[in-house]
Amino acid sequence: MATNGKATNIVWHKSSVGKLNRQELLEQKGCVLWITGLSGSGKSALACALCQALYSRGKLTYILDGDNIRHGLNRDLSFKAEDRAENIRRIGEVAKLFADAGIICIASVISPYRRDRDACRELLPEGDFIEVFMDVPLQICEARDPKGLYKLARAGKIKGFTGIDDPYEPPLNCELVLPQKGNDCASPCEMAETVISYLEEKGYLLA
Ligand SMILES: Nc1ncnc2c1ncn2[C@@H]1O[C@H](COP(=O)(O)OS(=O)(=O)O)[C@@H](OP(=O)(O)O)[C@H]1O
Ligand SMILES: Nc1ncnc2c1ncn2[C@@H]1O[C@H](COP(=O)(O)OP(=O)(O)O)[C@@H](O)[C@H]1O
Repeated sequence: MATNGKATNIVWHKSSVGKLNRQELLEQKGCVLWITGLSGSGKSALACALCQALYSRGKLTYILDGDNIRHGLNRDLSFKAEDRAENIRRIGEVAKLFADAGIICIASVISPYRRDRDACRELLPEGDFIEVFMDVPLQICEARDPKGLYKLARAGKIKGFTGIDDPYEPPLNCELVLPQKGNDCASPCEMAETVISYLEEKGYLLA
């Protein structure tokens, strides 16, 4: 297998147990649910509701939450553009591994740049990267402000805050936009059911 990295003389090792075997065992298909949107748009709430609802149906998920990953794997990264890109690249690669394990991997990250999200999509087989856009206006996110970060950003105490003085590029062609039209007040649990219907329709929940 080719590599774009710096290491040379490396050879891909295959195991006798493959993705199909793992999927059969788990009665589900591995995939990545990529939840993108502004801070405060409800990414984490949806991720948790999804995890809970799928767990109740006997389905295995794992959440990669931007805030949490920045406490460990990505603790060396800031919020400047190239570090956000590296943050998303690493999370995309980890998500790919989880999907290969047969797990429904839920990434909830701002992922503000279209190019970085598209690069993550390219890592996965067709259909297995399911982009979910939390289409919540900045005014609503700012009014929620559960961590008080918008207030700090407006006061100039946080520089380069997404939506205030750093860009967010909404998806152009994503699989799901939430909340759905005409259902602006949908709860995270209701939105989770919309996502689960999509997974069922596309054959990701095998039994
Ligand atoms: N400058 C700046 N811009 C945006 N967000 C900031 C910033 N500084 C700290 N935070 C907090 O970090 C959380 C976002 O981390 P992510 O890894 O998802 O961001 S990114 O995808 O790399 O843009 C984000 O969490 P969520 O509110 O859950 O989205 C914020 O709490
Ligand atoms: N569908 C929703 N309707 C109303 N409030 C919500 C909804 N989803 C999340 N919230 C609230 O909005 C705030 C931000 O949600 P959170 O999931 O932390 O967003 P994010 O992960 O995108 O920053 C929280 O206080 C949460 O309780």
